[in-house]
Amino acid sequence: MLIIADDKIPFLKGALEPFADVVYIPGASIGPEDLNNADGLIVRTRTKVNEELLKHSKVKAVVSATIGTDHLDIPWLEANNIAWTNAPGCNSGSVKQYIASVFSALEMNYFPLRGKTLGIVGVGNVGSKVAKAGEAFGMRVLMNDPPRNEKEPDFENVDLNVLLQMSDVVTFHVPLTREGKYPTWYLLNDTTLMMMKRGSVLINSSRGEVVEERVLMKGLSSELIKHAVLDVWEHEPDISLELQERLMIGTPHIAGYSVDGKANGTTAAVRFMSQQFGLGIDDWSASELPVFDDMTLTVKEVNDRLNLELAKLVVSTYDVTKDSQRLRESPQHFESLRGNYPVRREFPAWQVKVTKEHETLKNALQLLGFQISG
Ligand SMILES: NC(=O)c1ccc[n+]([C@@H]2O[C@H](COP(=O)([O-])OP(=O)(O)OC[C@H]3O[C@@H](n4cnc5c(N)ncnc54)[C@H](O)[C@@H]3O)[C@@H](O)[C@H]2O)c1
Ligand SMILES: O=C(O)[C@H](O)[C@H](O)COP(=O)(O)O
Repeated sequence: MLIIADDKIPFLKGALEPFADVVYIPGASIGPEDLNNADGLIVRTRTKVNEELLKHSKVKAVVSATIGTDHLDIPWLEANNIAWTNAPGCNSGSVKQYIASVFSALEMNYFPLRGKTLGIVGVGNVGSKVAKAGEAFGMRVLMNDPPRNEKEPDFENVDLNVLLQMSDVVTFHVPLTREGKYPTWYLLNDTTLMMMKRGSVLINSSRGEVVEERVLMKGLSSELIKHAVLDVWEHEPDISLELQERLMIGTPHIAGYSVDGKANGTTAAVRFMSQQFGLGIDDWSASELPVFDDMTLTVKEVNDRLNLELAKLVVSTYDVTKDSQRLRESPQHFESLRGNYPVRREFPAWQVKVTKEHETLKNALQLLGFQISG
């Protein structure tokens, strides 16, 4: 058996070798010629999996060790009886940490969040966790998700225009879709921009084309949008330097890049290959995630501004402004900044010692997902 895999899938080496020859190739370079004799394909988002790639191959199973699926031609795979899956939820904790770090940067830059309104567009695996991060920072949370609204009678959907009018911070967590009842392509456009509350913050860590960058520039120039944060870009990796200049934070599509998130993606990929080819390792898990020497944080005095305390703790685990600074220094290295991303561990891997009784802080830390001791 032959499996072709993207060479940027951590923890994968060794897992499938007892059962198959595994050839590792940079994701963007995997081509039809590599797949002539392959049975399985494991990718991340940099491989476009479509008819052109697979039509002459005998590949029977494809897995993307990511949440996003917009690089997979799903109708074609299904029409050709090729089993496929992605890794739903794998890096949602990582994006939650990214957004919490953005909240921390706002707090530290004189944009206090307590009592403000957070609008979440797309409330799936990531959006639901981001809602908890918003609550941790004392925000009122509004949610917009028409597909969920159709299916779940209890889901409290807020119309998109109303959400945009009412929110101080708007964050997008939708898949990229161009068709269907609720397409998300250019969800922020000339019309929706005009709905936004003056002086608000816009965050996009979903897919670049969800936000029309020309319109975002317009919003920033007119100060309708006070701060913007982008992890995903319309033409990544060739990003607009003019737009980058105007952003509060701009990062190279790394919101989901915690080690935990990548390990979860790899686990899902190996399990899928096991199920498809009967390898008997359906419960395989990526293990031995790297740890730092000290993963305990201590809170002694609690500052008057609770959110600042929270922000300090969040930033000790992950400081998004450093990722932004690295991209600012070398935007041309977008892909290599991703390829050589430093180790980042999510909140549940960190323990916070709260020496004094401080219920509100403990609640907030719980909402973020830290381990707490005291
Ligand atoms: N930047 C990163 O590193 C990173 C990491 C993880 C996920 N992502 C992206 O974030 C997005 C969300 O990921 P997820 O795991 O939460 O996906 P998900 O599928 O779990 O959730 C997406 C939600 O969006 C909703 N939705 C669909 N169309 C909508 C519309 N028009 N308006 C409002 N809601 C709509 C769906 O009903 C669903 O609840 C995806 O685009 C994913 O690719 C990016
Ligand atoms: O879709 C996802 O899971 C995320 O966007 C993820 O961060 C993509 O990572 P990549 O495959 O580009 O390494």
